[in-house]
Amino acid sequence: MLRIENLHASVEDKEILKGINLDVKPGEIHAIMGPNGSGKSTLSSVIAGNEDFEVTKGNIEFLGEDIGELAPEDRAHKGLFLSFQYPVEIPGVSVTNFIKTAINETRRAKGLEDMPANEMLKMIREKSELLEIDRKFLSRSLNEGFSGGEKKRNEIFQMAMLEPKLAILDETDSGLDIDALRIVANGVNKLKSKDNAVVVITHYQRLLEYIVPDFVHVLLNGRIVKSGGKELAFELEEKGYDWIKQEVEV
Ligand SMILES: Nc1ncnc2c1ncn2[C@@H]1O[C@H](COP(=O)(O)OP(=O)(O)OP(=O)(O)O)[C@@H](O)[C@H]1O
Repeated sequence: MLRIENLHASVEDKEILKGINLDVKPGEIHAIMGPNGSGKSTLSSVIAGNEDFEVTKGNIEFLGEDIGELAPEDRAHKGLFLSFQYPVEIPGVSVTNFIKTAINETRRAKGLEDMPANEMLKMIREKSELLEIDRKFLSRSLNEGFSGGEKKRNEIFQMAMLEPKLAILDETDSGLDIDALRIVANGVNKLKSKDNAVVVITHYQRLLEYIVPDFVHVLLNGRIVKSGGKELAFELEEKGYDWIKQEVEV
């Protein structure tokens, strides 16, 4: 589904990603962990197509297609979802109206007609019930005055409605409290299927107690230096990153 090969990326002529390889298949959950400044958020920005970063080498394939030259919205239309994609505050535009627009834009990009209003309402009802989202929340202005937990709820609701093939959740510096952790984890677990995949970028081993990854990757200085199963996350929690740094240096 997602294949990243020898990806190098720079910002302001400083190389941050130095040869990333990653292969994500349908039905899998991958976690990416690593110390501060190792390049985790840069990796998610580059996959999303953020133009602040320059890809200098390597490629990103999504659903068999090289997406390296595609604009962020075109990547989204193909079924890629990034958790920080829409963090903007839009006074006067409700959570519901925003999501309706996003869904219909994706449909138009595929040559489909807008989703009929009754179908949209049914979907909103189903997904908000599944995620235990209060209806009042859906009529609030997008992100305006949202607490951290509400922003998370909104993100997960967007993810549920857009039904992406691949969701990349960057939770590195979102200051998740225990409730927000649960919101993210429950959302992911309820929406998971054999046809979609999730990449969670996190510092929190705790999150991975709720979202059980199939693979854990350690990003260090712009490279994935170690991959393993879920037990690797426990090992990192216990021992930190120094032992991996030593292994890499040897
Ligand atoms: N827009 C930018 N301009 C300059 N340097 C940047 C920019 N974005 C990221 N960097 C640098 O790239 C390196 C990697 O940053 P990145 O945010 O990807 O790390 P991270 O692993 O997500 O860190 P954290 O765990 O602290 O969130 C850091 O040294 C950072 O200062």
